[in-house]
Amino acid sequence: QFHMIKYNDLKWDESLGQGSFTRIFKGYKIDIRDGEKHMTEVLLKELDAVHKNCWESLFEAASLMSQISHKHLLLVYGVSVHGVKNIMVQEFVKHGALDLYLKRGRSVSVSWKLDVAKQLASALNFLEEKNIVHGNICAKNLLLAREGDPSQGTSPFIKLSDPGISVAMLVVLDRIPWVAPELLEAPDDLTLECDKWSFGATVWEIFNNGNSPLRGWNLDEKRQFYEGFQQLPPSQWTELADLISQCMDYQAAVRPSCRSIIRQLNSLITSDYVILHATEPVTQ
Ligand SMILES: N#Cc1ccc(Nc2nc(N)cc(-n3cnc(CCO)c3)n2)cc1
Repeated sequence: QFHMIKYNDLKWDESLGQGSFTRIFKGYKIDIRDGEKHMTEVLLKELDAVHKNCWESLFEAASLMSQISHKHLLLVYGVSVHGVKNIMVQEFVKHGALDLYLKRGRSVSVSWKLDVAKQLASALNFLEEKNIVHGNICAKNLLLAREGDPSQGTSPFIKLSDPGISVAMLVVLDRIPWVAPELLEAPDDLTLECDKWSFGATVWEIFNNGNSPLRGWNLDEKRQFYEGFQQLPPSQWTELADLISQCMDYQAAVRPSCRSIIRQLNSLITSDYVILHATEPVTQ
């Protein structure tokens, strides 16, 4: 169910860093269309041969997403296998990962942040309707296709990246507080409710300039965070803090539906808090 791309039709450009099991590069893929040669900008995600075994889970996670298309889901062109190298070929998203973008100190408005949160909620709603669990919602997996410019009245545009390695493969503790607490005991019981929990943690990141929640906490302190049923530091904006804590409810069944999340985001967008805090970043 993946389009196989010939290795010789790919050209590597600059390295863009590396994830946990992967190295990412800017690149180009060559297509011949109606007799003409076209070079498409792509993101080449190389899985290092050492982790060959988790290629399957990376593969199945991404192929799940490539079977459906949605404006806020990243497009995967296909895969290329060359010797021991496995390469996933994705659309190149102009501004890269959202967490890095926010950390670079771009001062974005509250309505910019709400707009991004709403786009993520609509992507999750689409996946929920198809009963597809993403499993790795976080700001690092949100890619910024368009920055948006308030003076021009254009808004940001995000794409949700593939889940990457399945949660079961990841050291679940590393994923605290994005991973739902119920997954600590049973990493395979990934449900739609788990994505709601992660959505809450991701909205927290978006409103905290891309900073990772519980940054610097060690694995033991992170485990205590769940064992003590703790919550992330609440935003001073009570209605936002309420939405985040509803999503990050330790009882999976009471987490809000995507429709409820979207409804609550809509009321936040129209609240006068947005106007009062047009540019200053919301601190927690
Ligand atoms: N400077 C810069 C810059 C860097 C990257 C992009 N573009 C892009 N396109 C994608 N399809 C995926 C990613 N990507 C980024 N980090 C990860 C791993 C964590 O998710 C994936 N980046 C654009 C500009």
